Amino acid sequence: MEHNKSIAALLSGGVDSSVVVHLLCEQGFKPELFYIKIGMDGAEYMDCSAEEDIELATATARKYGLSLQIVDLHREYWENVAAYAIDKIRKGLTPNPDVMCNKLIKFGCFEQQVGKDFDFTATGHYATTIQRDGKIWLGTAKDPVKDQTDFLAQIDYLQVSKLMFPIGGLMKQEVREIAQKAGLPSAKRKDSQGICFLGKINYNDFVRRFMGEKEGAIIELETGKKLGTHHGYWFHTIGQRKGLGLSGGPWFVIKKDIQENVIYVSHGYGVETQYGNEFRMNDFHFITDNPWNPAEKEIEITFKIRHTPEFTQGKLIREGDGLFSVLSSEKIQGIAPGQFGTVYDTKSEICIGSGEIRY
Ligand SMILES: Nc1ncnc2c1ncn2[C@@H]1O[C@H](COP(=O)(O)OP(=O)(O)OP(=O)(O)O)[C@@H](O)[C@H]1O
Repeated sequence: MEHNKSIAALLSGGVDSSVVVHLLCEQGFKPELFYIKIGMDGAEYMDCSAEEDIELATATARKYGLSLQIVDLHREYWENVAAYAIDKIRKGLTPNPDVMCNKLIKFGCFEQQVGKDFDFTATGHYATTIQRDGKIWLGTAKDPVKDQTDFLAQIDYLQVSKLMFPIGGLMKQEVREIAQKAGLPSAKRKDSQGICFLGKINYNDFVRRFMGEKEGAIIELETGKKLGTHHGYWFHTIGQRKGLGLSGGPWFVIKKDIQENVIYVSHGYGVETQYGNEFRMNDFHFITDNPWNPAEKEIEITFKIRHTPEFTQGKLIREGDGLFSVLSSEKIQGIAPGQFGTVYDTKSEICIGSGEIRY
């Protein structure tokens, strides 16, 4: 790539994005650095790590003689990501704020306000971009444990085609070694939870603030027996095992009745009801393109239903306009409506897109 290309690098104060800066400088680029600020209103939600993040980001910028700007996207975050999360929780769904934060903030508002003036935006996400058939596709990372393509699977073609992921081809351990050798200020830092605030604060406190508490019954699905009480369906998610306060477990949340505020659970061992092998998705989103012949109704794929290193094999089935379902080759546990089904090619090299799992 020519070195006169302008690059905006998103710097968080963590080790990954500072290695991005190091690698770009080594390759002869002179990126402009941006820290995105998403502080919360009110003391109890203040982001205490933001100050430390900004300090480390500033030290990294200074080390490479680059400029660092702080972009305040606090209001945008609340109006988009937090509002989305609360809306889903109220409906009994399990939101994925990381997915929305990438789509709407890092590659949404930031792009509209700042990124638009640059040829590329570079981040420390564990993902790659792949050129195939004259198009750019979102590719999985070398490090399967760190792969973040599931969080990126709602971005669109314009976004993916101007992204650079300089560490996507490295293992986390290699990234740490580079940081240490280069003496980066963030080298010894633990993995951060990232920009997404809802990952940093106590999630239950956040939910309580907007939804309050309301006592309801926990009922055993098979027997209809009341096993205990909970403080509101909004604190629980399908597939959840911890935090139910029941003895004689493991117990899993199988179903929620949001009208009656009832949580249905099942005992862990050998219970068929907690597994499923099919789910449907709303508005399936193709990042780059639909790579399959539209006449084909069933396509072999791999997929994820949550942020895990493993991919599961299955079939993507087209049911109608934008409506797709996934048939899994094996039973999967905890299919939570509101989370995203992320679809990959059979080799799990290209992330094709994703759709919100529906009831
Ligand atoms: N507050 C922020 N301001 C600017 N960019 C950010 C911010 N938070 C995250 N990013 C960008 O998004 C990338 C992925 O963020 P993520 O939340 O996954 O953190 P991470 O993998 O721990 O990375 P890092 O070690 O750089 O913090 C970061 O590497 C960085 O490029």
